[in-house]
Amino acid sequence: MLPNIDFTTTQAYEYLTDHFTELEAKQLKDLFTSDSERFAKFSLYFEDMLFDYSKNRIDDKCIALLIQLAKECRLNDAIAAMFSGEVINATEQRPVLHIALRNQSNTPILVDGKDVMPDVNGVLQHMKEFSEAVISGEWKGYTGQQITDVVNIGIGGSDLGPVMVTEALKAYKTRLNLHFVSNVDGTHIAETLKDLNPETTLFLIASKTFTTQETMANANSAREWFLKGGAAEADIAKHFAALSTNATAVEKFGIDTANMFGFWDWVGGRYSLWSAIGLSIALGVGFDNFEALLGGAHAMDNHFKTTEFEQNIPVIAALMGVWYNNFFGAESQAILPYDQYMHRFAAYFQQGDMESNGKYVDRNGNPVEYSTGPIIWGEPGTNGQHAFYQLIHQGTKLIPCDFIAPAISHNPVGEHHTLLLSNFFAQTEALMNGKTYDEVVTELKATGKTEEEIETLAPFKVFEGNRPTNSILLKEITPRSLGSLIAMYEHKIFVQGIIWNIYSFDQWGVELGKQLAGKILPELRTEDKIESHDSSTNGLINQFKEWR
Ligand SMILES: O=P(O)(O)OC[C@H]1O[C@@H](O)[C@@H](O)[C@@H](O)[C@@H]1O
Repeated sequence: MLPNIDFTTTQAYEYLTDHFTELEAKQLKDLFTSDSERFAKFSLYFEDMLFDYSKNRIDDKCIALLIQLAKECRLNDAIAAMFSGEVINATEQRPVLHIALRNQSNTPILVDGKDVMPDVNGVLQHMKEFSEAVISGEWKGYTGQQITDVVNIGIGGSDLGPVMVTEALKAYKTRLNLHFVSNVDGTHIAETLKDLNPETTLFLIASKTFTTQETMANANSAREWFLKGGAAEADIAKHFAALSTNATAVEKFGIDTANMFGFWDWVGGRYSLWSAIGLSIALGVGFDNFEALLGGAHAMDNHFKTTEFEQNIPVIAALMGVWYNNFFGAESQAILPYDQYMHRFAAYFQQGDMESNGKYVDRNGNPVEYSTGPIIWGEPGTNGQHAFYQLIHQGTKLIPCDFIAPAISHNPVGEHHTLLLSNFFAQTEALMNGKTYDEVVTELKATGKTEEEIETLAPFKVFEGNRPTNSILLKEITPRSLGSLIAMYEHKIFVQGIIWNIYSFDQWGVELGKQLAGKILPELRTEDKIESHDSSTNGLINQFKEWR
C-alpha cells in the first residue's frame, strides 16, 4: 500500500510556505555571491553525470524542508513498496515493476509469490537471439534475402521510447535501417513503405494490449502491403514479430507465437522501453548496447533506492519540481537537451510525465486542491534559443528548465561542440543573472546612442534574471549514461506522484478518446446526415461527409 498523505497538511509544507516568502524576494546571483560553497553544496555526481541544481531559488533551509516534506509523505515506504512488487497501481490492481526489467542483479522480485526474474531473463534471451540473427543476416526473408529495414508499428509507450532511444544512440547504429509508424493517418505508413522492399523488411507490431486502434490499422495495412508484394500467408512468420502482453490477440492476427516477445501487465506502456517493446532498440543499436542501457538504468535504480535523500538525484530533481509547481505556481517545465541526437527526449517525457502525473484526483478518489503534474515541453538547443527562449528570458511566466548536455560529442566536427556548449553555459548563466538597467545603459552608451535613445530603448533590454535551471552534464551520451538519465526522470516522476498523493501509473484520461472515437466511427461510415451530437459536432461531421 502506498502512503496516503495530503502534503499540504504536513509540518514541512507549513514551514515551506513561510520560507517561500523569504526566498521569493531573493536574487539567485546574490545567493551565489554570499556563499562560495554553493555549487559544491548543491551539485551531485552519479557515475559520469553531474547534476547541478545550484541555479535554483533555494537555500540550505529550503532543501532541508523539502526533504522533510518527502519524509513526512513517507517516500521511503513508497520506494520500498514499488521495488518489492506491491500493488501500487491500485486503480488497475497491478504492481509497477519496470525496475525488474533491468534488474541485472537478478535478486528475486515476487509477484503473487512468484519470482518474475526467470521470465524477464527468458524474454531478454529471446530478444538477444532474434536481434543477433537479424543483424548478422542469418535470419532470412521469404526470398532468402537478409533483412535491411525494420518497421516498428506502435503508438504512445510502444513508440516514443524506442524512437527516442534509437535516435539518441544513432551513433551506435547497426546495419539495419529503423522506421517508426505510429499515426493512424495513412500518410505515416504510406510514406514509410514507399522506399521499402517487402522481401527485406521486418515489421515489429508493438502493442501492450494488441487492441489499440491506430496500431491495429497500421499493422493490417502493413500485412496487406506485404502480401501484395507476392508473399504468401505462410511467409508472414519471416517478416512479422509481435511485442505484446496479449498472446491470444497476437495469434489471431496471424503472427507466429515463436515470434512473439512477451511482457507483463506490471509494465506500464510509458515505462516499457526496457521490455520486449525495446526490440527495435536491440535491432537498431545491437543487443549489447540494449543491455548496457538496462545496466545504466539498473545503476540509477540502486542509487534511487539506497541513497539518502540529500544525495539522491531523482529525489532532489523531484523536490525542485514540487518547489516551483506548488510554491512559485510554475505551470510548465522545459527539457532542453544540447545534443541533436536527443531531439525526441522532451517528447518522450511529455508522455512519461504528463500521462503519469496529469491527474486531479488523489489516492482517496477526491479532487486535489493543489497543482499536480506540470506541462512538459522542449526542443534541443540551440534551436530552441532562436524560437521560444525569448519567453523564458523575458516572458511573464516562470519556466524552470533542465539543460542537458554531453561533454564529448559523437561527431567532433571542427569547433561545433565547443560552440554548442558555450551556448549551454551562457544560457543558464544569463537566465540566472539577467541584465540590469545600469548594465543595459552602459552597453548602449558604448554603441554611441544619445541619452534620449538610451532612455527609450533601455527598458526593453532589461532581463530580470532569477530564472531557475538544473544543468545535467554527462561525460558522453552512451547506452549506459542514457539508461541512467531516463531512469532518473522516471523516478523523479514517481517521487512527485507520491508527494502529490496521486496514482502515477494509470491513464484513464487517455481511455476516453478511445471510447469516443469508437462511437463516431460507424457514423462516418455511412452517408446519412448526423444529428446525434451537439450542433458543432454534427455540423463538422456533416461538412466532412460533404467534402470527402
Ligand atoms: O501498447 P498499447 O497497448 O498499444 O498502448 C499504446 C498507448 O495507448 C495509450 O492510449 C495509452 O494507454 C498509453 O499509455 C499507451 O502506451
